[in-house]
Amino acid sequence: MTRKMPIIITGGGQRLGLACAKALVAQGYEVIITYRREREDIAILEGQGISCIQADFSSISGVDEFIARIQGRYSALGGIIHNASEWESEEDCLDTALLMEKMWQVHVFAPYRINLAFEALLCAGSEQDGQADIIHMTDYVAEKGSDKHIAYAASKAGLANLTCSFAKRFAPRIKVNAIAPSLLMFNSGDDTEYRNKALNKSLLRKEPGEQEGVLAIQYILDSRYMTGRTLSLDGGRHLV
Ligand SMILES: NC(=O)C1=CN([C@@H]2O[C@H](COP(=O)(O)OP(=O)(O)OC[C@H]3O[C@@H](n4cnc5c(N)ncnc54)[C@H](OP(=O)(O)O)[C@@H]3O)[C@@H](O)[C@H]2O)C=CC1
Ligand SMILES: Nc1nc2c(c(=O)[nH]1)N=C([C@H](O)[C@@H](O)CO)CN2
Repeated sequence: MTRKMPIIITGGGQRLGLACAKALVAQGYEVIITYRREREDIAILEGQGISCIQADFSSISGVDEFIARIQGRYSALGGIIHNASEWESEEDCLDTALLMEKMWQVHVFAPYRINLAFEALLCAGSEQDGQADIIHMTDYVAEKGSDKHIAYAASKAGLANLTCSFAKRFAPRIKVNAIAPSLLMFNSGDDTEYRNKALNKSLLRKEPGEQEGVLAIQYILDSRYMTGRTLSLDGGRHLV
């Protein structure tokens, strides 16, 4: 059953968020994306029927401005996918206090503040569609830690914990789940040595690409009975 209520994807200007937006629009969903940096593709996406909202979640006011814009424009939502993220390490960091604050702000405070603010909109959407969804994009390292992305991993662990709390708070009208990839797609700056090292961390030794994440999101949206859970997309890394 195609859901009629709009789905928000944060950080939808590129990579997984953009692939997910295009896949859902192709299936007839109404899709809203947030983007932070201006880009030429935004006009093209608007022409494809994707509503694009500029939002920077790096400050409390930025999050609250986004919330007010959605609340002023929509009376119901079918879901929100918290995909916006910065992957920064301690290696090239001059101020670890700022790094931890930045990671916590985008991966924990923004989803927390937005979920609380959108409860009524999501419940209204659930009335129309029979259910509503919150999906948190976490990370394999939320459970295992990371020696090079300590603040990032800790913040993703915070986001993973929000999955449990909001699943309990919003049931039964809103499902709340997470997706924890280990590797979906490399970045253009990743050299061969880094890529080979990363590929060898999993049993399947492949870079699955963003469609692996799109599949997981589709499963959760179609599920009628999953909440408070995490889909792990890690190629068997946990067994290496
Ligand atoms: N790629 C991978 O292999 C893996 C990804 N993940 C997780 O999956 C999700 C998707 O990954 P990927 O597609 O690589 O993500 P990206 O690194 O491409 O980031 C997605 C978007 O987040 C936006 N963003 C970053 N900071 C902010 C902010 N302060 N306010 C608003 N928007 C912000 C960026 O917007 P803009 O470009 O407009 O500035 C960017 O387009 C992420 O949550 C990631 O942590 C987890 C494990 C592996
Ligand atoms: N916001 C992002 N988070 C993560 C990214 C990314 O590109 N953006 N990439 C990874 C890596 O794939 C890592 O898992 C292995 O190289 C992790 N998180």
